[in-house]
Amino acid sequence: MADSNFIDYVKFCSRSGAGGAGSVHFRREKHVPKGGPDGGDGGRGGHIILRGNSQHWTLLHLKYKKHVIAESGKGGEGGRRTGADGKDVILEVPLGTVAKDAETGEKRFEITEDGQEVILTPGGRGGLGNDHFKTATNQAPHFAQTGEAGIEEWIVLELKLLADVGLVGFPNAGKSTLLSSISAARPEIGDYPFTTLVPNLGVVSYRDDKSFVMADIPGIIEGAAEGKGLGIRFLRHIERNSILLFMIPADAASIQDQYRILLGELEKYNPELLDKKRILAISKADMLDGDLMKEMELEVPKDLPFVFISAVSQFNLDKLKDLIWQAIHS
Ligand SMILES: Nc1nc2c(ncn2[C@@H]2O[C@H](COP(=O)(O)OP(=O)(O)OP(=O)(O)O)[C@@H](O)[C@H]2O)c(=O)[nH]1
Ligand SMILES: [Mg+2]
Repeated sequence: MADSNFIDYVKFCSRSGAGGAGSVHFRREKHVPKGGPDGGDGGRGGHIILRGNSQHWTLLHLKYKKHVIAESGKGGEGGRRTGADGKDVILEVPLGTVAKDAETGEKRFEITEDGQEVILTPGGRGGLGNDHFKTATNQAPHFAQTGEAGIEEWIVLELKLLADVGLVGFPNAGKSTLLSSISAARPEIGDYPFTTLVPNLGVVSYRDDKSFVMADIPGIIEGAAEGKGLGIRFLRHIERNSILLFMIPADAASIQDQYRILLGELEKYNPELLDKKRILAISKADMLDGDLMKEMELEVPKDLPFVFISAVSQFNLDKLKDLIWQAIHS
């Protein structure tokens, strides 16, 4: 499968470095038989950090990383020398990556910008050296702090696609065919339901060097919200899309019914999805003649802009792009 490299979920154990121990050390100089304490502080343990990288589109590069471990800080030394910090581990992730606590499922943060860095698992603080524990009499304390322990935790990263327009339709509606005909994406196409098992993204060029990103997701059927078919877990990928392109094939038994079912499943998943702008494309229009098209037009829901298209004969694809562009930018 061309798109089997699409990884939108990874789970790993993230372990930050422990802080280095503070040093217990006493100044030794000629003629100063009993120097004061001069033990330096321990270094900070390495953080595990996520950094947004707009050149990454998947989490594939993290798929086999089961343990991510940062170095511990070095111990402090005499002469008030602070130990070196443990090296941070920086994981580059695509924009739209959500970090969650794997045990509770609780969301920590989301990476949305190129170069954005967020500490996922902070390294332990370094311990203070005995230099900090001097007494007035300069009596040497034989005491320094140990470094703070590192943290070990299980983390889930999930990727939400950042597309301008998300395709919503029953299996076999022609979603992948459309994406492949107007972008360089090459999703698998088949005359059977659920050909698409993972989302695909494509960049669609529009007039004068403009472009927008379209997401093709697996088909949705009635009962998807209850787990039928591939379920609705892929709908999380369109939560961030700015508009939704509904696709219903011209040979659907009832356009109204399919539209209603799709809306219903979206609403059950997340009612806010219904606040997004919608466009309707009646696909496979190459199967219709002019008269049939006129007849069908009466059947089309009236609460959204619609267009007949055919990815196979390239019919009305420019008109569709115009509608999409207008919806994205108004
Ligand atoms: N006649 C005609 N057939 C089309 C057109 N677009 C797609 N098809 C056919 O419809 C079938 C399904 O196409 P896909 O693009 O795989 O449909 P999909 O919506 O991505 O399906 P799932 O991935 O299963 O959800 C294939 O046999 C396509 O060749 C079209 O414009 N005209
Ligand atoms: Mg498909």
